[in-house]
This record gives sequence, structure tokens and C-alpha cells, in this order.
Amino acid sequence: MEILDGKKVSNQIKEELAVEVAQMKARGEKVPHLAAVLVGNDGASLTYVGSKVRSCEKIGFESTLIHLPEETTEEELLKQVENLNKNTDIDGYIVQLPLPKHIDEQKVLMAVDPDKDVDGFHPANFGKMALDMESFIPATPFGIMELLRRYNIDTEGKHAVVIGRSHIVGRPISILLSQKGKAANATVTLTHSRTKDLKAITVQADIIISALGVPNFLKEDMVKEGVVVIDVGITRVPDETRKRGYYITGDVDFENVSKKASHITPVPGGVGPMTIAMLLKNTLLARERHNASNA
Ligand SMILES: Nc1nc2c(c(=O)[nH]1)N[C@@H](CN(C=O)c1ccc(C(=O)N[C@@H](CCC(=O)O)C(=O)O)cc1)CN2
Repeated sequence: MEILDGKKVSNQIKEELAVEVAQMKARGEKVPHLAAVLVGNDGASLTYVGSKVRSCEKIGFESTLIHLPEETTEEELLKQVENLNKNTDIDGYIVQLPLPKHIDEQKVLMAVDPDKDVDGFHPANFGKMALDMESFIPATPFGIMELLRRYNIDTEGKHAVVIGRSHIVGRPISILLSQKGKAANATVTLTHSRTKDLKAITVQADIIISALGVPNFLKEDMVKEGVVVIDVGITRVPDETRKRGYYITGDVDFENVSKKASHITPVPGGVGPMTIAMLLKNTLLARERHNASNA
């Protein structure tokens, strides 16, 4: 069994990006600039946005954090989005999800300029991705594909079972895995809360992508020998005996499923860090596309 070490691979990607940025600087070019909008003080979101900004600093990107109060209205947030769309210094930006309940997430994501949509959540980018056209690919599924590629995991003709149909992970990864091309060509089953007899499907899977957010959901008896398991679920379980007051766990019963798996991602240290690395990669792509369109 081999652990798919997302932490290690994400650090490699960040080192590669740092080299590219240094080369851009040496050529006298503008470096990529990522902005992040965070509304409210959700603990996990603060961690993720903080990590995005710190990663930018580490590799030589410019970054801007716009931290708005929980009470921010939809109109005020849309104004910020409009300003970011107009700001020619910003190459790409993200609006951290989830947003407070009083804000219509879809309306905000629709307002993002698709050319700056480094999260790949705008319908223009999502549609292009589904049509195999050049686009921004959402960072988590992009990270999963990159992890499979860097560990030389062959997906060609394999049965990939995706658990969860979210717009951020389940739906896009099912599209990417089923695409034509060297790193895809899988036969995909997208399962969800209404799927009947899930176990009958998961036991047939060569690759399982679990993106449910239910701790210990995927058990040993639900997988076959040699399966590749990608655990996207990240749940913070309250635990006062820990320094942070919680521990992090995935969807997979790691201890037992790993006995049968050929490859498996840990939580933490699997898909999560890849998400940040691929967001940075998208921001570099945005910068390069802006350079090309200004040339
Ligand atoms: N605008 C966006 N919002 C959200 C996205 C996204 O891609 N764009 N994805 C998730 C959150 N997310 C990035 O934003 C993210 C989640 C997890 C990690 C990560 O590195 N996790 C660590 C554990 C860290 C911890 O929780 O303390 C790990 O798995 O090792 C990074 C980014 C939802 N929102």
C-alpha cells in the first residue's frame, strides 16, 4: 500500500511555481496577484484563506486579503466583486465558501469575471471544462487529477466511483475522470444521497473518490482489494483534549481500508494541501493568459 502524500506533492508544486515566478521577475514581468474575499469568521475558512495568502507570500506571488464582517450584505459583496473585476492589478481571485446564509452564493459566483475565476466555479469555466476546452479547473478536482498523475496511477478504462455530487468536487471530478486524454478515460459512476445500495457499487470500484464529509463513512467491507482511495472529506471533530479543540478526519476508515487499498490519501495531508497548490497554479495560468492577451 502506498500513501498518496498530498502535502509532499503540494510542496513540490509550490517549489516549481516559485521557480517560474523567479523567472518572471528576472524577465521584468509582473508576478501573479491573487485576491481572496472572506466574509465572516468561520474557523476553517480563516485557516484556508490564511494558508492561501501565506502560500502566495512563500512562492513570490502578490496577494490581497479582503476580510469582510459576517453582516456584509449581498449588495456590498457584489460591489467588492465588481471592484475586483475592474482592478487590472489582480490576476485572479476567490470568494471563500461557504458564504453566510443571507447571501446567495450562486449570484455572487456568477458575478465573478470568468477570466479571473481561479476557483473555476463560474458557469463559463465549468461549461468549458465539461466540453474539454481551456478553462480554470476547480482546485480540488484539479489537485486529485494531479496527485493521480504524479503517482503514475493509470485511470484508463478503470471504474471510478465518486461519492457526492457537489459542484466543488463530486460533479467536476466525475467530468475530469471521464474525459478523453492520457490522464483520464475512466468509466465513472457518480453516486449521491439517493443512490440505492451504494456498497454494491463501491465494491466494484478500481478508484473511489469520497467527497461526502461524513467521518468513517467508507468501511473496509465497501471496497475491493487493490482499490485506489481518494478521501476528500475533511471534518473537524470537536475534542477538548486536543490543543486546537478539534481533530481532523476524513470520510474513510483509514486504518482498515488501507489494509486493502493499493493507494490511499491521508486526512490531513492528502487532497487538502493539493487544493491550495492548484489554486496557485490557476493563478499563474491567469497571469500568463493576461500576459498573452496584452501582448
Ligand atoms: N472558494 C473556495 N471555497 C472553498 C474551497 C475552494 O476550493 N474554493 N474548498 C474548500 C476549502 N479549501 C479551500 O478553500 C481547503 C480545504 C482544506 C484544505 C487543507 O489543506 N486541509 C488540511 C487540513 C487543514 C485544517 O482543516 O486545519 C488537510 O487536509 O491536510 C485546504 C483548502 C471549501 N471552500
